[in-house]
Amino acid sequence: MRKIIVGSRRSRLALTQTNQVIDQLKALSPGTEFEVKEIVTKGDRILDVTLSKVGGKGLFVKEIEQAMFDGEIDMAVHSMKDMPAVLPEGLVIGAVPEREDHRDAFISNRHVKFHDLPAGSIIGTSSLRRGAQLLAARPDLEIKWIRGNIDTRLAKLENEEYDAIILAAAGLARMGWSSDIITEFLDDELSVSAVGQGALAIECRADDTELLALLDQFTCKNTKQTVTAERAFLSAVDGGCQVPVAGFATFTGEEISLTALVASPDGKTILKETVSGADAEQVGLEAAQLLKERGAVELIEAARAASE
Ligand SMILES: NCc1[nH]cc(CCC(=O)O)c1CC(=O)O
Repeated sequence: MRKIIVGSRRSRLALTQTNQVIDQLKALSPGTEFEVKEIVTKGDRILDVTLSKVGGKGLFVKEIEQAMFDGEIDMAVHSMKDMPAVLPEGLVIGAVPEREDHRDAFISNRHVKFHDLPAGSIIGTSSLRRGAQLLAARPDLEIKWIRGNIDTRLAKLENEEYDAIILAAAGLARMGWSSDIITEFLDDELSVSAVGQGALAIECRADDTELLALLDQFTCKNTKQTVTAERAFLSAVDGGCQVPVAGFATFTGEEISLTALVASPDGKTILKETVSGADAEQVGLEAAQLLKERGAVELIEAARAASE
C-alpha cells in the first residue's frame, strides 16, 4: 500500500486526534505508512469573532477538503461536530470511529455546581446551543462569548473573567486532561449535546477504494448509526450555525433513539422531541418533521434574521 498523507489543522486538539487515529490505523494495517501534513485554516486565523459570524461550521473543514481534491492529502480527521450536514460531491466519511463521551462538561471556579451558581454569574461559551439550554434552566445567568483553544479558555476561567465555562468532555479527554477539573457533566435533560459531539469523522475521496477498504474496518457500528440519525436531523432542519440546534442518539443494537432540539438563542423557546426507530435516517427525518410542525422553521428564520 502507498503512503497515506493525512491533513490536519495545526491546533493541539486536531493534531492529537489525528495522531491517535493514525496509531489505531497502523495497528489495523501494520504495513501502511502515514504522514501528517499541517494545514492552517481560515477558522484558525480568526480567533476574536463569534464562530457563527465568520462562516460557521464549514470554516475549519473547507480548506482541508480543497487539499484533498488537489491530491495534496488523502484523508483528514475531523471532529464530527465540525462537519457540515452535507459533504461536497466526491468526498465521503470513510470511517466513524467509536464515540468518546458525548456530554458537555461544566467547569466552574471553586467547583460551584451549575444549580448553585449565584444569580448573575457569567458562563463562558461560544455555542448558541449551550447558551440557549443553560438560559432555559437558569434565566438569571449571563452568557458571555469565549473563544480560543481549551487551554486559553481554562486560563480565562482561572483569571476570573468567567465564573464557569462549558467545554466538550471529549476534547478534554482526548487532550489528556484529568476529569478532576470538571465540576460536573451536564446531563441530557439540561443540555442536549451537539450533533456528532464526541465522535470523529474520517474524510477521504469517494474514489479512493484502497483507503476506503482500510477505513471501513475502523468504523464503530453503534457510533455510525447514532451519528447518522443525528446528522439526518441536522440536514433536514438546515439550521446552520446561527441557530441553537442539538441532537443526541443512542442505539440498543436494534433501535435508535434520538433526542433533537431547536431553540431560540435566549432559551425562552425550547422545542424538543425524542423519536425511536430501526432506521437511523428515518429517525432523524421524523424528529425534524415533528420539530417543524411545532415551529422550528420560524425559530430558525428568526435567529438567522437576527444574526444578519
Ligand atoms: N466547538 C469546537 C469543538 N469541536 C470539537 C470539539 C471537541 C469535542 C468533540 O469532538 O465533539 C470542540 C471543543 C468544544 O466544543 O469544547
